[in-house]
Amino acid sequence: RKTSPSHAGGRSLPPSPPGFPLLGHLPLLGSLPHRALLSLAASHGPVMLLRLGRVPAVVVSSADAAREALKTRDPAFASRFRSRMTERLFYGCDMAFAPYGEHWRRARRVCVLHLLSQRCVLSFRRVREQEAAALVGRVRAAARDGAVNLSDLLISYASSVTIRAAFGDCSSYGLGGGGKVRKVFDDLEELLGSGTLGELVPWLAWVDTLTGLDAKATRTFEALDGLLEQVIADHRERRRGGQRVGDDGGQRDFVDVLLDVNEEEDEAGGLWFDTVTIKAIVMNMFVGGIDTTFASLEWAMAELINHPDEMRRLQEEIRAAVRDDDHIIEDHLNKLHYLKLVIKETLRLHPPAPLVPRETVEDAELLGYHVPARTRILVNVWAIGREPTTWERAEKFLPERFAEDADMDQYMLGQDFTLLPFGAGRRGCPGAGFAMASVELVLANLLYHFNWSLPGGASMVNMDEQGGLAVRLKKTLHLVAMPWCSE
Ligand code: HEM
Repeated sequence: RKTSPSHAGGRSLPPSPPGFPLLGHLPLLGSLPHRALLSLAASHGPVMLLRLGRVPAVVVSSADAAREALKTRDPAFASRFRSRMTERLFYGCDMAFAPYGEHWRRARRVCVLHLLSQRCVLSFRRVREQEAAALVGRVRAAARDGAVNLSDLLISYASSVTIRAAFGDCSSYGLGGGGKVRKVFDDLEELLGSGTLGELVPWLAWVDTLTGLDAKATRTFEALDGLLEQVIADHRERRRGGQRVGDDGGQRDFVDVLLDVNEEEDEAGGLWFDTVTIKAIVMNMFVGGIDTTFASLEWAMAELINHPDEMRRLQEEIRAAVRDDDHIIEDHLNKLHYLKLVIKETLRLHPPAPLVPRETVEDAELLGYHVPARTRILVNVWAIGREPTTWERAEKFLPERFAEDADMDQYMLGQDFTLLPFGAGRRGCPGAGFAMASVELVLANLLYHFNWSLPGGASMVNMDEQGGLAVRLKKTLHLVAMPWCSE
């Protein structure tokens, strides 16, 4: 099928595949849009224009186009579209889905400086070490009864680290055991991953009511809002009593830091960082941090099972570095170079957020095409990580390919446009350091303490994907864990 030429005021819009009446290109996307969009890009080029119902969207599918959008013309591509769902779930005043402007700038500054800076990430080191040790204990216990449901244990680890970083001691909120709260988080991820059809195709809005999406959104919002209100009220109560978390050398959590910032800003005049904004930002941390971290861990373990030589090499590296210690702590991680290669290769092949969402702030140009203001942008980082012109044997899991990289962490900072799991530019992920600290520590622990295999003599994990806010393995990862001891 041929690309249709299109023009806007004499300037060329990007090429566009033929679509359907009213629905536009929506029916072409399927349940894994990053894959469908790669196929479309193969015929229509690295910058193409789609219509999602009534909404125009430009898809960016090459490193060159991504560099131009996220670096050269970053300010013009730095907004996001707030869907009705994000508006509803995040009080219309969060940071991650905020349009480019003053509110986003202030909230981002607080996140980058006070919540997710290198120093802050380091301050949560004990939380990560305790949760990693607890995970090892849970695997050991579960392994006595046969194959371990590793997916469940990993999601529980990722949630616990993020919730403890956000709330501090959360034993009184019943968050430890998963159960009800886990269900609320699952619903939240599902709601954000699904999007509302009515927004793209207004005459189909009734479908959202019929499928129960609207009711689920209300239920989920009320449950999370109630929890956040309670946590903030308890923090305020403690502060009124003259007791601040951290006064005794203990951990200062996100809510405390945000309340501090709130008070500081107040004294300088002008209340802009109110309770609702605090709730919205904490929600962003949960949504941005939990499933992405979990998905990275799950993909890494699945790839290692499918690549036993790489698994063995990594275990040898870890066991040689740790030697006589019982537990791996963060000091050990600096010695684990191959671990970093494995994680980087995992994120190249399986970026948890395969389509980075942006919106143009103003009229812009991209590879010579005109992109009008307020056009949705989807950067297909999954496709960019597999570009055959950049990556030799692009489909293969080869951690070695990064062995000679001079600056291993460039991709975490969004400075390598061939590898963009964390996006790039002014909207790039501020949580990359937080996430990688959690991922490295847990992988090192799991591979140090256990030898892993598939149950029933199977040799390969099925790598089918499950779409959603973060793309994860479709099938739950059940593995046999054989405890390893150094003697
Ligand atoms: C492996 C784990 C993670 C991956 C792959 C990931 C990926 C991403 C990506 C692709 C973006 C969009 C970047 C862009 O527009 O250029 C993003 C934004 C964001 N991420 Fe992450 N992320 C991860 C972990 C985290 C963690 C742990 C947190 C916080 C605790 C976090 C918080 C955020 C926030 C707040 C934004 C919005 C930034 C803005 O709009 O200014 N992320 N992330």
